Amino acid sequence: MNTFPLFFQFSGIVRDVLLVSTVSLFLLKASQVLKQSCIRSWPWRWSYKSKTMESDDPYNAYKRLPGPSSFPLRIIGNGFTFLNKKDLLQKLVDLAQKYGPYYRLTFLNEDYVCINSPEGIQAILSSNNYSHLGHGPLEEALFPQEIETMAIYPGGEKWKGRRKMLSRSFMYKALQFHNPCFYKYCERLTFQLEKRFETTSEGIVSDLLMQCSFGISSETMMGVDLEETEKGAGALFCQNLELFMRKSLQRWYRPWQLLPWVWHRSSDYKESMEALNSMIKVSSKVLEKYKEKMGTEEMTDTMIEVMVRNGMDDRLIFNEIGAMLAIANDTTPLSAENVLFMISLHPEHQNKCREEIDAVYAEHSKGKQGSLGFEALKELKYLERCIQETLRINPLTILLRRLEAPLRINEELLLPAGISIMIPPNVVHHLPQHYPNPGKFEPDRFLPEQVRVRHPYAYIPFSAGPRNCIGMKLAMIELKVMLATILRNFEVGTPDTKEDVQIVLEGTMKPSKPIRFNLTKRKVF
Ligand code: HEM
Repeated sequence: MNTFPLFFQFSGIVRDVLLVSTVSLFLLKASQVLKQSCIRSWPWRWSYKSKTMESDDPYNAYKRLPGPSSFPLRIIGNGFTFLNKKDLLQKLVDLAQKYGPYYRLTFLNEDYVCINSPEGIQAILSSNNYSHLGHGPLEEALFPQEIETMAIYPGGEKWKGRRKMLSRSFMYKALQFHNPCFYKYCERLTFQLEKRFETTSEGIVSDLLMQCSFGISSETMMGVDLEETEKGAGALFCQNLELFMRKSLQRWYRPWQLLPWVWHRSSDYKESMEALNSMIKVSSKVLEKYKEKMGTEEMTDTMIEVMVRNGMDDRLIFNEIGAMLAIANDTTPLSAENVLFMISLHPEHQNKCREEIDAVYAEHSKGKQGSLGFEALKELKYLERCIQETLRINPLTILLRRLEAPLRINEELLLPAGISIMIPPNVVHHLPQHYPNPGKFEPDRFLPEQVRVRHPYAYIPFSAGPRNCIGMKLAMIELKVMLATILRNFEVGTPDTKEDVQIVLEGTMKPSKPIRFNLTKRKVF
């Protein structure tokens, strides 16, 4: 049979995708061959000063920065280094070992400087200059274009105004108002975990952590329990959000989907739009209810309330809430799972946490199941150190910035406008000069006397400076309440080893498959 005419029956999009894939595969192979022949093993090189400067060009030091050789086409550049999501983190560590605190990369037509020293990180993250606050083309392209939100504004007055407005909702006082809701969702979590581990001793918990965290975040932001608006609405919203984000972020590994005309014709786009519309429907109902209630109830600085009060229109309100929920959903439950894994691998730390939790409950809730106030939560110091140490070993994001104005890193190094900056926190979090024996889980690294002598920018799980994580307080409170509830009710173990759990970068750095746990119910004192 002659298959040639059949080829022309393919729709345009299938043909385009085939073409792009074939060319990509060919370029991938060619770059691997080139890379193998070009990159030699370099020793640690933490100084570029030794090279003599040839002219008084202010960007001389920048131009002399080392870096891996790249594919001649700038659109590809070093892109293939990052295409395999499975060993990406290790690659970043290896590159830092070879090229030192500052090195250069190119991909998607953009020049990057990767910064791995706390001093360099401080120079960029602490800058108040609006021209240093944007995230750059990669992050902007990956974030769904349908959603306009503060999190992707490139800095400037618009970002500052929105950030100032929304910060109110994340202050201690505003969060405190929602204290009962934290425990309501944690009670549901305990019940679900009891049910799941009633007949089996081994299972996953990531889905239940996500539901719990989603409940807390959505109620603290929208002021309503979605489950009470319509049965199943909360779980459906959470599912749709997860699908929408997964489809958007997968484009990192399918760069052709970053081309709008390819993306808008794909079935992934269609599915993500269906999920988005379903979420908009639910949040419109919530907004309607909220507007009815306004003026009749006490002001609580809930996010939705702050935005309505400031006259934002419904579309923008949905965008901000959707983006916040997406970020919260992709970070807090993941961190809770990571902490559980760490203290399962290190039962001595789990026991210390549990002793502390039992003591704090005994003092503040008279030994009953009840809830702890925010002040009592502050006494969970050992648990807090375990969370901090977990976030050191497993930070969740890579930080990106684009320079719209030059940035001075130190006396020698001036970075020009028009380049991007990449900061992989996992590298700085493992520098032995700041964290001796960096692979070891040692919560006492976060004792106040140890923190005091460390460079403040050697620990950046929530980023730092004017554009740090707005939800940091909420996340830490949520993590403490969720973990205290679990450890109070269950002994936690895991059949997985550190080697079994492969971390991949998919928006955030997450295990390639959910971690397995063994939960045994314990008698609550
Ligand atoms: C353990 C949990 C969390 C971690 C590790 C985390 C980490 C981060 C990091 C590293 C950034 C900075 C990104 C950058 O500079 O490019 C960030 C920004 C942000 N985070 Fe979080 N986050 C967490 C939880 C949350 C929660 C619960 C919320 C909201 C409820 C939230 C909302 C945001 C927003 C809106 C931004 C952007 C801020 C801006 O552009 O001004 N995060 N987060």
